[in-house]
Amino acid sequence: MLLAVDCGNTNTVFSIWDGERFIGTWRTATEWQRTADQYYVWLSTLMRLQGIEADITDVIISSTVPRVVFNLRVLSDRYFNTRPLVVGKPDCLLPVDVRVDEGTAVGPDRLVNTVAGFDHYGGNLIMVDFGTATTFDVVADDGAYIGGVIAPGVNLSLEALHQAAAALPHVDISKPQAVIGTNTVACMQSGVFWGYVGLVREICTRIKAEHGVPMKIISTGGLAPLFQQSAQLFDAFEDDLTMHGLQIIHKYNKENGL
Ligand SMILES: Nc1ncnc2c1ncn2[C@@H]1O[C@H](COP(=O)(O)OP(=O)(O)OP(=O)(O)O)[C@@H](O)[C@H]1O
Ligand SMILES: CC(C)(CO)[C@@H](O)C(=O)NCCC(=O)O
Ligand SMILES: [K+]
Repeated sequence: MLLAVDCGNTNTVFSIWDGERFIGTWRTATEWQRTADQYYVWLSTLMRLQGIEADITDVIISSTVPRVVFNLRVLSDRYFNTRPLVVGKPDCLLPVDVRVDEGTAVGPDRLVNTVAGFDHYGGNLIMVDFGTATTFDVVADDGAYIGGVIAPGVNLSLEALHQAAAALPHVDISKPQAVIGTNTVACMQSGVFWGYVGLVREICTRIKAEHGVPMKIISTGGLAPLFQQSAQLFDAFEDDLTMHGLQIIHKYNKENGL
């Protein structure tokens, strides 16, 4: 069985693929100090609690945080006796092209989104991922990653207001009742929520104009549904896109790798 690990700047998700479907998914905060032993105790406890018996033979990792990869590699070597595939490393093949400026290290999460999106929907896509940052990944007709946009994440934007302004509290995102806020929290939520609706719409409109052919907009990440409720921003929402992409990349390497 395959253990797929998606490590973002905020959260790390572990998921087990049994060859046909994902049989368990667990989320933890990303902390580079966590050791292989700590990962294993955590993972094996959760698996046991859910009665999941998995013989993990393969591991694939996508990490936007370079320093966590070391301990995840140790986890893979020590406990599963296998060398992990790490997306973005030269020995991990991708089923799609990456056409960007030379020397650009594209975030592995964006490459994985591209692969998953192309597999689900074919080419000419805008993949919008609401994570720590909000990223827009442009997928060409042939499935290639050809660039995109990086914007500050929703929670990051709210947190930045709180950090920088003494009188602004910590606030969670939600859809405000009105645009005109009549208290501080409502004003902040309105700024970020409606500002974000505008950001997504404007960026997608401009990408479509620049790309010049009809495109589908696919969203992923926990906050996508919140935005979709208020404005038809996306053609579709996929909540397990990264795991799907990791599984496809793993399969591709099994079939085409050394
Ligand atoms: N209504 C909501 N308000 C605040 N947060 C939410 C809401 N709905 C979902 N979330 C959060 O959205 C996040 C979605 O996870 P996702 O994996 O897309 O990004 P992340 O883990 O925050 O970022 P990264 O992948 O960069 O680490 C989760 O942390 C989840 O708690
Ligand atoms: C933009 C983030 C932080 C989004 O997770 C990640 O994809 C990343 O660190 N990217 C590296 C730079 C790039 O993608 O061009
Ligand atoms: K993510």
